[in-house]
Amino acid sequence: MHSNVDSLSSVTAPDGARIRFSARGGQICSWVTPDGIERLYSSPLADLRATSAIRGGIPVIFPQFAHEGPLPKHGFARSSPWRVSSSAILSCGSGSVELRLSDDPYTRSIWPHSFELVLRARFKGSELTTSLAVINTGDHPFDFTCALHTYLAANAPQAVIRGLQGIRYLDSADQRRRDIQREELLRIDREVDRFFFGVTTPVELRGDTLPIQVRQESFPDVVVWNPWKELSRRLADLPDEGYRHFVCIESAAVERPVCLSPGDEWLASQHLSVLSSPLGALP
Ligand SMILES: O=P(O)(O)OC[C@H]1O[C@@H](O)[C@H](O)[C@@H](O)[C@@H]1O
Repeated sequence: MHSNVDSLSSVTAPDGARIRFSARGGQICSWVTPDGIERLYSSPLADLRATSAIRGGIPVIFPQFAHEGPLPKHGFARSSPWRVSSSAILSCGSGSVELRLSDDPYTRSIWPHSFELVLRARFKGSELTTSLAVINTGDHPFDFTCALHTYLAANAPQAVIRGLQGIRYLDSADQRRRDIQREELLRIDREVDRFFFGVTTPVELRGDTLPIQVRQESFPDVVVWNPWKELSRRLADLPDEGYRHFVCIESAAVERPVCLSPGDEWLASQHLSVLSSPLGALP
């Protein structure tokens, strides 16, 4: 099922954990824990040789999230050619990879700013940390929104998300309705496209396999997305039943654009951990 990512570059840690990544998009496409289980979804219809975005893994969304501004949807970073600046095994036994993207005539034709993005992924055992640094290399300030658009492998119709109760959200699948998450568990039983604002505690994806905890630093928001049946059929790079196999939990900065002064750097990260046992019973 994940054979289309097998041709990508990979790093394997001494404990057997492995990631595969693509320089296009600066994208982690596969994360396998030492037990041999793939933790990220990657669409079997994703075209790894085209110049469009790769459906699956962890696309980098920059400098605009979705249609939250005048630029093309989700910006250009996810379809741009990044360069691999390092790929190594660290002395602590973690695997690591670092990719960079800088402005060029194409990015400046869409968004007239000078910048550098640095994506770093570090993994070992049942943990993967991905960080995104944005550096303003120009001489005037700029604003951006962004996300790590993580496709977590899951049996979506059985999945629930815990940790969002009481948090304000905008429902992008329901006329941008604003509300507060009232239920303890967000169920994935229809199209879900919610932007949760001001998330400061970990979120947990649970289902019929071990839970995955998503913890973030400096990303203020979390977006939960699953296209469900109809939208899946309309997405050419996703099988009709593709929606059944993932839930996106995206660490994001959406509600308030980040403003970065010349020479400044903004750094945020997402930590994924496969938990070895459920944290308490589901109601
Ligand atoms: O099909 P795309 O461009 O990869 O976008 C996928 C989804 O990405 C999510 O982050 C957005 O909230 C959704 O609105 C969007 O549909």
